[in-house]
Amino acid sequence: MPMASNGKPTRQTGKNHNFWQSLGHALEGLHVLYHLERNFRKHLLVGGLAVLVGIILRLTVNEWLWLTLAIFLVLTAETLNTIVEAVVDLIVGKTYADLAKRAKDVAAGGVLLAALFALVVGCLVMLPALARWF
Ligand SMILES: Nc1ncnc2c1ncn2[C@@H]1O[C@H](COP(=O)(O)OP(=O)(O)OP(=O)(O)O)[C@@H](O)[C@H]1O
Repeated sequence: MPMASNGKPTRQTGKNHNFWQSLGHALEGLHVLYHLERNFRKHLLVGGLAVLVGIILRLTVNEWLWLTLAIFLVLTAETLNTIVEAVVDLIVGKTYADLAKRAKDVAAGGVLLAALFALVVGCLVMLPALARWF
């Protein structure tokens, strides 16, 4: 359960009062994403590996821009997918619903599109960078 700064549990449903409270809830969201979403962790790992390879291959600023765009696009798509899953589950629970299936499948399709974009960017950036080594 989320805790207030005084250590007591909070069940806030109203607006945040200041920037730090908003930031705290945003970080809580990232914490949830990391700990509950296996796919988010996988994409974070692949993104981290791509950054490591990018450092080794000494990518140019332009190449870094494309690579970081691709990485953040996948992580953002995964975030939206998680939101859709949570909202759908909140509405229908374990009940089967065609619209619930459509919403979840479309959200997953969005992640797939972002991952394909990342794959294309990865190839277009890494292959020439690798070729520069030889
Ligand atoms: N309430 C429901 N009604 C109909 N179909 C559903 C429902 N819940 C899930 N599904 C189907 O099961 C699939 C998996 O749903 P689930 O919520 O378990 O996602 P997930 O396994 O967490 O997905 P991801 O791999 O993106 O993390 C959905 O893509 C959808 O096709």
